[in-house]
Amino acid sequence: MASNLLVSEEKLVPRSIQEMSMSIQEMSMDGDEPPSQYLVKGNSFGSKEDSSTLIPIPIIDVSLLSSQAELEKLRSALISSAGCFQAIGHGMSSSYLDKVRYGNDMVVSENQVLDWSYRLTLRVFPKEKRRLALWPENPSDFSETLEEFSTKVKSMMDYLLKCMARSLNLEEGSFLDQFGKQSLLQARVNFYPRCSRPDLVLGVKPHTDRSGITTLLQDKEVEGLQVLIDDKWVNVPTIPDALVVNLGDQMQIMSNGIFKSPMHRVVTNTKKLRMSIAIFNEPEPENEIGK
Ligand SMILES: O=C(O)CCC(=O)C(=O)O
Ligand SMILES: [Fe+2]
Repeated sequence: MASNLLVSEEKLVPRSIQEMSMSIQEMSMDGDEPPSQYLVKGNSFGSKEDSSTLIPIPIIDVSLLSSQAELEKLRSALISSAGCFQAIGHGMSSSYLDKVRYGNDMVVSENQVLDWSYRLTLRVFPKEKRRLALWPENPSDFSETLEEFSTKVKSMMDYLLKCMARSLNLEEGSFLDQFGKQSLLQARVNFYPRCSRPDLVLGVKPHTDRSGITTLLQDKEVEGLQVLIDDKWVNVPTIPDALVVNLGDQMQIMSNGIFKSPMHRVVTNTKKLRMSIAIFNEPEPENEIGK
């Protein structure tokens, strides 16, 4: 299932934190029942009871990927039913990741009505495709921080794509070259307000990403992301310095289905708001993939 979450930038209106928190208060209604259009009806999105913490999400040390053992771990993480992993050893320090996490907390936007979340999606690369009018001016270092973080994440993802090809005994550039020099890199800031009925309301409904590869900087404290593994929703734990990496539909195609684009969702909670920043990289739109 392709993601229905990528929304056109025209519809997004950046807001200030003040406006945003008012809406959140309205939406949260001080513990009142959420409006009916947010309720997950029946079992169509999988019940909440089946969450399992017994299946661990693999952890890959990016700095060790020149070794055969770590490369094998990467391959098995991606062909196994988990289809995602937590990347450590990526060279970005905790204080740097905190700057990205909390430096940007004025950036939110409302779109999808049925998910209990606000999002702002921005094209970062190619540079000419940016719509700078939508980039928040506050905080003043927003653009700089987003550009720098996106560049670091892109370089990690490029390296991982090479390792993924090597792990299948393919030419190093087999996947990366299909993305092309002008591949599309988008950043999405997700903001999940507290919700009085986590048993009935999801932050993001189950979906797979349409990207080639996605990297997610999770909230440092608040969990919420779950991956469907063997028909069970498994929590992706918060590891402060780790970046969650998952493949999207286009890499599933490029790898002839050997690597999976995992189904995932975000649950809500009554206690704490949650933020995450996702970086999506996908091949140039004109590129034919999976040849
Ligand atoms: O917020 C998260 O943990 C995941 C968000 C997500 O899946 C997405 O933006 O595609
Ligand atoms: Fe996603």
